[in-house]
Parts: sequence; structure tokens; C-alpha cells
Amino acid sequence: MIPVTLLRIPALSTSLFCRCGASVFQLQCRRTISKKARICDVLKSTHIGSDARVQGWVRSVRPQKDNLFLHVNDGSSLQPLQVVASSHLNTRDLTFGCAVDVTGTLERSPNKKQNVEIHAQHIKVVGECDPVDFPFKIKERHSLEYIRQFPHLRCRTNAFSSLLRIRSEATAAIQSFFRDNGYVHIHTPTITSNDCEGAGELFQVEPAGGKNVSDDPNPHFFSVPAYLTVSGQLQLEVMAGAFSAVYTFGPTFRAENSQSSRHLAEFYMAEAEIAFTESLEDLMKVMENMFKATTEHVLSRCADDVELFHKYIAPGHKDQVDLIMKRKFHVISYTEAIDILNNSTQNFTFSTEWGCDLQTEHEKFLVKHCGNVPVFVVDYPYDLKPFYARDNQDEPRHTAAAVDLLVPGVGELCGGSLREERLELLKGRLARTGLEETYAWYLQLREFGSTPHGGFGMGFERYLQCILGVHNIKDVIPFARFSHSCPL
Ligand SMILES: NC(=O)C[C@H](N)C(=O)O
Repeated sequence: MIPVTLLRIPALSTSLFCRCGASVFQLQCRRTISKKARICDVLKSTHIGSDARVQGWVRSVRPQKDNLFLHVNDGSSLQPLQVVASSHLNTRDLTFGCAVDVTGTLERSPNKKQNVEIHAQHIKVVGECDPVDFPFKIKERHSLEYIRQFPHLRCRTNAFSSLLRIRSEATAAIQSFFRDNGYVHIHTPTITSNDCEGAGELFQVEPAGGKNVSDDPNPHFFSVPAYLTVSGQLQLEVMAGAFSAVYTFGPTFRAENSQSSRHLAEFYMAEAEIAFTESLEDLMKVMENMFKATTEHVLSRCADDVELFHKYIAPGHKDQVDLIMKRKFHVISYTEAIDILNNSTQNFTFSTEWGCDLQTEHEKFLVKHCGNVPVFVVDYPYDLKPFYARDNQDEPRHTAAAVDLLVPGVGELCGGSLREERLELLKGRLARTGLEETYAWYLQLREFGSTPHGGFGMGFERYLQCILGVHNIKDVIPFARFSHSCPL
């Protein structure tokens, strides 16, 4: 049993501590221990002298002559809480990364960086952490590439926990944006029978081991072909025909065999569909407003977390975000985009001519050309866009009423279009690709109370890359899935 000298806490002067196994236990305490609190709330508390109890992980340990200073973080904020303990406390197990349960008294902190600190009467090491084996080291700023090697542990770093708090707030902001503007949230299915984008990048769903529950020889989803969704658009179109404005926000899957810094096999997409919409301008307004409202929310609610990215991970990126927020997004036509690219002196890997798909290098160039603000490119060649895009019949060149939003550092962020609502035109296009039967239900939407409508989808991870200045998309998602990688 090791007696412990207590800090200036008169009401608790009879407390006694002992070490038992890995943990430090309090033997007696005259005052009842207060309820647990989140560190973000403790940091704002003004109840000096009151009991406090927090639980979290040790981010730093500084032994000094009389006292031991710990930084404890519980994920609720970037800023840790300083805990001051007597240096007579046995500190062998109090290492960087260990989990602790701290009780003590809230005191005003002499340190300018924080208002309050806890003077501990009792620190229990709930889970030890061997600092030699732990992949993250105290006082080191590890790169995003380095921490990516530890997908099960990287949330214990400041950078990744900041990212996840930002992600959580951005998710809430997108939901609020749509709900505040009268959209109904629809849970579109993860398992679907259609390839909305027609690009053949589908993951097929079938029972593991090729077995089927009813010994069906057809290795599909109970005998029917089924895939993981690439987009909730078509199901949203169904719902827009009853609710006028709908949205969904969930995971989508693409079997792209790519290790690029912009692609994931599983990514999140915020998608909206709006009935009674006849112009791309209306869609672009929603996209720009959604982007700005979400960013405003994130910048105000996660200022510290965003600052970490703008200071250490992408220095200077704050100016880029300020510019995006200040300026109106540009609009150019696909035809203008091709002219800009053809007239530039830049050497592109892929050459451009009217009718070609824009590559990332082209998208990034166009954004720069327009002063590093987001650019809407509208009216793409008809043949580049999927069957659902509305035919711009009256244009001299055959285009579709489709729009992509390109943003600095990333390229394509959103894709959207007016949807072909004219039954005969849609039927003709589907028939030409042999899909008339597959999409019989989709055609029927145009028979019963059809309206002009349109919608778009925004890649959520690309959005985070854009506002945080993160180069690799694998660093903005909790668990990245990409070609040849699904570690947990
Ligand atoms: N909902 C949308 O318009 C998104 C579109 N289907 C895409 O995946 O690009």
C-alpha cells in the first residue's frame, strides 16, 4: 500500500490510495463522487471547487517535482483536459495512450491555454498502453499516410479524431440543410437490381461460398440478380413523384479497380431529387447553398478541429476555403470548357476534343482557370451521360441537361441532371440499349403524374477533402475500402 500526498483539496484530506495490479484505487473518500462529464463540457465549466469525474485516454504525461501533469482526451474536443496529480502517485502505468478514470476537484488553471483543470484525488488506469509497442509516439505529429497503416487505432490520434468530429458535424449539417428546406429523408436501399449509372461498376450480391439458402443453383440474391447500390437516384425519383423534394445520404459502392487519391469502393453520397424543376440553374442553386451552409456550420462548430488541418496538414488552405465561401460559383458550358482546354498551353496526358470525357487533370485545370473557385460545367455531350439525363433537343450540338460541380484540389464533387421525363424519348433511349424491359417500372413513373424533375449527388468524402485540403480520400473516411483492401 502506498500512501499518496493529496493536492490542495481540504475536503478530501483523509483519502488514501493503494496500487492493486495495474490500477490505482481510492480507498475512501468523504465526498460523493460527481457524475461523469464529457471533457468538452468540463472545459467550459465555471463551477470551480466542485467535484469532477472524467474518463478518457492520456495524451501526455509530464512529471514535475511536486506534481504530475496529464493531458486527458475523451474524443469530445480536440483540446485535452489538464489533470494535476501528486507526484507521489505511482505513475508506472500512467503512460501515453492508457485509458483512465479520473476523479477530483475542478480548479481554475494558471495555464493561459485553458480555463480549468482537475486536481485529482483518484486516477484509475482502466486500460494500460505499452508506449513501446503503441504505434503512435508522444509529442510526435504523425503523417496521415503513417496513421493510415493502423485503421483500428488511428482514431486515437489528434488529426484523425478531429477529422471524425468534422465528419460527424458535416453529416448533421447536410441533414439539417435538407430538412430545413422541406426535403423528406428517404432510406434508399443498399441492395438493388439496377445499375443506375450504366457503367458496369457493380458489386454483385450473392451468398458467401456460392451457396444459396434453398440450394438454388443460381448464385444470386435468392435467384434474382442483385447488386450493391451505386446511387440512390432512381429510388429517389420514385419518391420525388410523391413528396416533391427528397434526399438520401448513405453509402454507395463502385467496383472501380483504383488506388487513386479520389476513389473508394465504398463512399458516402448526399443525393437530392426535386420534382417540378425545369432548369439546371435551380439545381445549381441547391448544390451551392448546400455546400456553403454545410461549410459554414462546420467552420463554426469545429473551429479547433478545422484549424488543425489548415495549420498542420494543409497550410494555407484556410485562404482557399475563405475564397470559396466568399465567391459565387462559376458556370461554364462543356463546350466552353473544351475551348479553354484546347487553347491552353498546358501539356495534358489526355488530349481533348468535343465529345470526350473530362479527366481529373482537365477538371483541376478548369478550376484554376476560373480563379480557384468551384465551377459548374453544364450541358455535356448527350452520349457521355446515362440514360436518365434529359435530352437538350434544341441545341446545335447534341447535349444533355447535365451538370458537374468541380472544386479546387479535388475536381468533380457533384454530378446531377434534369431527368428525361418525356416517355417516348426515354423509351427510345432505353430500347436502343436493350434496357426497356429492365426499366419498365421507371418508364411507368412517366405515365402516372410525371413531372419535370432533376437531382444531384455529392461525394461526401470529396467534400471533406475540399474543405480540409486533404490529398488522399482514404484519410477522410473512418474505414477506407478500396482495391485490394478491406482490413477490418
Ligand atoms: N443522384 C445523382 O444524381 C447522382 C448520380 N446518380 C451519380 O451517381 O453521379
